[in-house]
Amino acid sequence: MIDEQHQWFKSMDGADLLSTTRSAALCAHALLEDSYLICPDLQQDPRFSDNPFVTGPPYLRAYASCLLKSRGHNIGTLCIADTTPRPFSQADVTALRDLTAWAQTELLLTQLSDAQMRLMSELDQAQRAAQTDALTGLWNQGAIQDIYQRAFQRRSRRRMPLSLLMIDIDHFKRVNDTRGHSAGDDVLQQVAASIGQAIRSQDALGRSGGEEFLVVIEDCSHQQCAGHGHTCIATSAWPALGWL
Ligand SMILES: Nc1nc2c(ncn2[C@@H]2O[C@H](COP(=O)(O)OP(=O)(O)OP(=O)(O)O)[C@@H](O)[C@H]2O)c(=O)[nH]1
Repeated sequence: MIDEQHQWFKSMDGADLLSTTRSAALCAHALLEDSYLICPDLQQDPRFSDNPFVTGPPYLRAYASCLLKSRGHNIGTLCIADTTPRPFSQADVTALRDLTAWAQTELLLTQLSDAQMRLMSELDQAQRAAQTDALTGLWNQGAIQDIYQRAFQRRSRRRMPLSLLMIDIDHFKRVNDTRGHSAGDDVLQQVAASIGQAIRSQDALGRSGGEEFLVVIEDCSHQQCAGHGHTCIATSAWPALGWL
């Protein structure tokens, strides 16, 4: 691969190099070609005869390379080099082109998979946003109903207890009317947080309406569930709402 100043060896066999300057890169010349570059004897070619890899170790003599493109740009080459001069047959060139096409496809697949990962993460975020209540961060009405329906189907199969807590803030409208809408929002957030603290981590809590909450509780006896309900109501944040 080649950038403005360097040539980077991403994969190599028979030599051990990490990078060179671009000015010393044989492949920099290949980038100026349309498709491939063949040089049976580097010493005889004025483009390469004073190249440090030709005049010094490893004293390269023969070179062939094919362009690697990405999104329409020449980004590097797949190349072979030899320390003895040698001709390249049409079969050699075809093999080099095939290998390059293969490498290019692999590059493309990597890019696709990056793009797919990005898309998946965007979808994930969009899906989460579509299932979440923006004010409280709880499951929204559609999501909590979906969770309940799935739990109900599981319960039918496994014959495990399933309970629902429906929690409604009485006279909530008064908060909005007397303290304003944003105070009402604060109350909803406090109540959501209080209920969240009172239930188990495996229970699902959603906002099923303006001032209504739904908790889906699986694998818990109805008596225990009633206990959870009382804890929700008695939980510490509620006294702060005593002025309701
Ligand atoms: N601040 C705020 N208010 C909301 C939101 N969503 C719904 N409301 C308000 O919640 C109030 C609900 O009113 P009601 O259904 O009469 O409920 P209530 O006053 O608690 O009456 P009861 O349930 O019968 O005790 C309405 O005034 C809605 O405008 C919200 O996201 N934020």
